[in-house]
Amino acid sequence: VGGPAMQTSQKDFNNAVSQLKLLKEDPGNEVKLKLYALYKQATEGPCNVPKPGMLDFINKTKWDAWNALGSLSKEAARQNYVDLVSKLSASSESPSPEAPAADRKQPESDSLVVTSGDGITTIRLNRPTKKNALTTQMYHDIIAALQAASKDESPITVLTGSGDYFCSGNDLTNFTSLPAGGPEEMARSSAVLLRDFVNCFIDFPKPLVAVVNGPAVGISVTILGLFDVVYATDRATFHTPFSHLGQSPEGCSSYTFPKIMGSSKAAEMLLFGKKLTAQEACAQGLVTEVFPDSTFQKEVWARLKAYSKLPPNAMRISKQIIRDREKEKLHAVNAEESNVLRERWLSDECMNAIASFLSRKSKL
Ligand SMILES: CCCCC/C=C/CC(=O)SCCNC(=O)CCNC(=O)[C@H](O)C(C)(C)COP(=O)(O)OP(=O)(O)OC[C@H]1O[C@@H](n2cnc3c(N)ncnc32)[C@H](O)[C@@H]1OP(=O)(O)O
Repeated sequence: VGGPAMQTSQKDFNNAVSQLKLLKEDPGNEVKLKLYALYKQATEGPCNVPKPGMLDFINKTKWDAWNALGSLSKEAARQNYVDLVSKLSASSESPSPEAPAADRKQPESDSLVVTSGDGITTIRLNRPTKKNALTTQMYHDIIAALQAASKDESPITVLTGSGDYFCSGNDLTNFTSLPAGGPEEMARSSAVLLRDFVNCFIDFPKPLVAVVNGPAVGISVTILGLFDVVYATDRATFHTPFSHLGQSPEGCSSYTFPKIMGSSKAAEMLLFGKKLTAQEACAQGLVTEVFPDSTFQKEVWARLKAYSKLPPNAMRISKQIIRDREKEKLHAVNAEESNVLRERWLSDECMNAIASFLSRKSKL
């Protein structure tokens, strides 16, 4: 009888453990000690290991905190742990008064161009000489653009690219300028940015359409599973070379891809990096419709203009009904994928792959 409830609680606990690693701010030693004690109590039960010696300061403090929980049950410790992490996450999510994210309405560089007209807000990746590879600034700008678009007048929002590529994925030079905290800090802050970026797609409240104007690589492919409609030119290809790069899936693709195309087709893409043509991606359900390149822009925009005249509230509400029951799951998947990638980015496999690309020894 208690089975399912206990299972849920264990799952919440596991999610909280993952979520904790992605906190934007250090919660401070006192809270960390509390979390440590609750974690030990939740996983091992009451403290019954010998007390560390007087001079072993750190371990003695940790032991004291754990021991202070006395005979608190594992379930109660798990619950307290989950509550504390969720409180910490909520306060670290709230925008800082100096720089509220929602106020960053205009992109800070020319690499992203946002326009509105004919009932459509278009977010255009605009770094064609680098195949629209996503810089750290572009992730921030896309987050801000999606937040602004979610509240603007346009019934439909589109993501597309300038030039011959849709997007070549994460700019691999993002990982080369190390912050003062070294590789660990770089991996931590990248995981937080990745999670925030993908969350914006999960939560986007209006019809979101990808106009895939050319080849797509990496994260620009995985997020397509979070779009409502994906139109592609027949020149487009879809490539997720995560294993080649020593990395692992993101953008919720570990969940959305098997759901969209079945687990073995998803595995071929996500584990082996099989590149799909536009027709293949359409046959597998990742792409809604493929258009000849010569008429792509004309046909797609004409169709979107017509759709944008439909009643906007009906479209929003229909999207809500279709998507809302999945949201919680998607957020949990996103947190887990970001966490796993944080570790991957510090691996030799990943560092070697990036070094190899940068020294131009490899190209996908
Ligand atoms: C907050 C962090 C979140 C991180 C989320 C993680 C995401 C994972 C991914 O997205 S994995 C995918 C990463 N992308 C790649 O590995 C692609 C690398 N690029 C290539 O293999 C090729 O450039 C190509 C196949 C996309 C295009 O080849 P082509 O021969 O047509 O063109 P060039 O190679 O000459 O490219 C033109 C210039 O653009 C630069 N460039 C292209 N893609 C990237 C990239 N992803 N990162 C950095 N730079 C890129 C390329 O170096 C050329 O620059 P140059 O003219 O100065 O030499």
